[in-house]
Amino acid sequence: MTVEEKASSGVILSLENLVNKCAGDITKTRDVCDAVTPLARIPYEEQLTLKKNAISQILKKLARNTRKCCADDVIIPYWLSSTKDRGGLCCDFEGIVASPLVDGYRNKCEFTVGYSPDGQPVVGFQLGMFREGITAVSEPSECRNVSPIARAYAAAFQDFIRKSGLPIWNKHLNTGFWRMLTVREGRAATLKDNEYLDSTSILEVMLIIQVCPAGVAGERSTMEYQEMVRSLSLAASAGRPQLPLTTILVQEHVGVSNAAPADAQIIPLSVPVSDDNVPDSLTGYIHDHMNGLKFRISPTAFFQVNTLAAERLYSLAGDWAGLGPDTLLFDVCCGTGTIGLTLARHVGMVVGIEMNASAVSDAWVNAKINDISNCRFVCAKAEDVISSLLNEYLSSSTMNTSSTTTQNDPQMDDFKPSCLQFTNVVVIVDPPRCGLHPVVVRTLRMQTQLRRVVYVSCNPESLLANAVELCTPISNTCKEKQEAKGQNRRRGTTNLSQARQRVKNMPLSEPFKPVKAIAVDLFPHTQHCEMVLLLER
Ligand SMILES: C[S@@+](CC[C@H](N)C(=O)[O-])C[C@H]1O[C@@H](n2cnc3c(N)ncnc32)[C@H](O)[C@@H]1O
Repeated sequence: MTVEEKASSGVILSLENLVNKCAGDITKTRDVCDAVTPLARIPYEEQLTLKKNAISQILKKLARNTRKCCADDVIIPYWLSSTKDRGGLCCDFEGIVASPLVDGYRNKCEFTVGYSPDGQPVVGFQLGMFREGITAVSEPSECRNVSPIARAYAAAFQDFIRKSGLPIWNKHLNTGFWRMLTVREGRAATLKDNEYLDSTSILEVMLIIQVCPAGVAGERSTMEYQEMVRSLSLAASAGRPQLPLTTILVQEHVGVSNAAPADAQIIPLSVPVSDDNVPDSLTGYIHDHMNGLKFRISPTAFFQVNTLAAERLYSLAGDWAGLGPDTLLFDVCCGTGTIGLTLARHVGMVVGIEMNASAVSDAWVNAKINDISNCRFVCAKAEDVISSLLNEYLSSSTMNTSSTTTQNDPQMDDFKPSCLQFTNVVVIVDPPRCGLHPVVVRTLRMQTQLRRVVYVSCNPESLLANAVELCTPISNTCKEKQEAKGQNRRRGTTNLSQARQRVKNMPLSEPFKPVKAIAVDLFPHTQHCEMVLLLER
């Protein structure tokens, strides 16, 4: 049986499994290409087929698991009793959208500073997981998802750290100074489609250098930073064509893991401004363009790494959301406001919810620089505010600009929506890999005025778990038994077995039904892909 046959027959159920299997079949050796882009040796069309088959498996699993969660006396909804007509799928599956750029598509690369297998200081990617005992790092030269600009900066930074008097980070001893380099790229606004395919369309580059300042005197590190800026600027101007360089930031982080906390100190360094550079070096932002809008992005704010494929993803989500002037659109986990802002002109109002404070500030700025005035962004965990926000807007059929939350939000001063009646409320969710918090799932399900949810996911497994909770019909008698036993609501991470447990305690409520799904490949050569699922009731 080929890997494709196994995937479509259901032997391999997850993307991760699928890829591990593929990588194992293709090569027994593990180099940087296998570690970072494990599908790169497979032709792109075949990669798409593999991902498409894996997403089909998710849609079958959604039908099977929802069916298993149904109590004996529940009326099985038509979408669930008719899965045989769709080959076991829970809904129509529209296949996979290819990435417009297949190579060098990443606008953000995070390089680790470490030692190569032969002990040389190197800037690149770790060859495996630390928990597997692998700490060796290899240059990114063979990784097809890395852009030429990111590759050039990784090489320039490697040259610099090899000459620096300060040591590189040692993952075993947890000592050293230089830890990571992140390269973020921002595109110019495009006039023609084919301009995208040229790396000269990158106008801005932000470099974030993570260091561990423990035990290094401030004057010493300042001197090193000056030398580093000089070195990186020289590399930028020596590039053919010259490499853009707009912002250099240092992130100070003393923790063991490379993931710095949100409040880790970020120091902007002064970058020599050339004629081509946007003079934004000391403010520490970068700008990208998507669907005709300009986005300011803070160093720690999320932004989809494949800008061109993300444009397709957001357009699809918008098309499926059934938007109109009477729509109130909730953009849950909105980041810098990308989804809501790109759809704002099609709806009456957008409410974005996001927990990263820098991303929320970006979202407000992004509304302003794009002349969009019908958006509001709330900085909070979605699970803490979703219920009150939905109630705020759904309890009054007419928009009321003097509501409590609005008054408490200083950013709302400039925002004066007219008193529109929103007859159509739509939620688009785009959560992180762990999926939606159970409280968010339950709130969406219980808010019966909400008829449509568009679920955008970078992790089909967590989408599956959330969708089982949203779609399982609840039985009356079963409910009575559980209420007698008392509530047993679990919180925490989203996985399928926990989701199936939670379904048992879901209060009586109309379930959603899966209507259609599509995959969008934002991550060629890797095992990952985005998917969109439309849920209605
Ligand atoms: C996959 S990103 C999507 C961002 C945005 N929709 C976009 O496409 O650029 C997920 C976002 O959810 C945010 N996030 C994570 N957990 C959250 C939570 N519990 N409540 C609200 N936002 C959260 C992250 O900070 C991140 O910006």
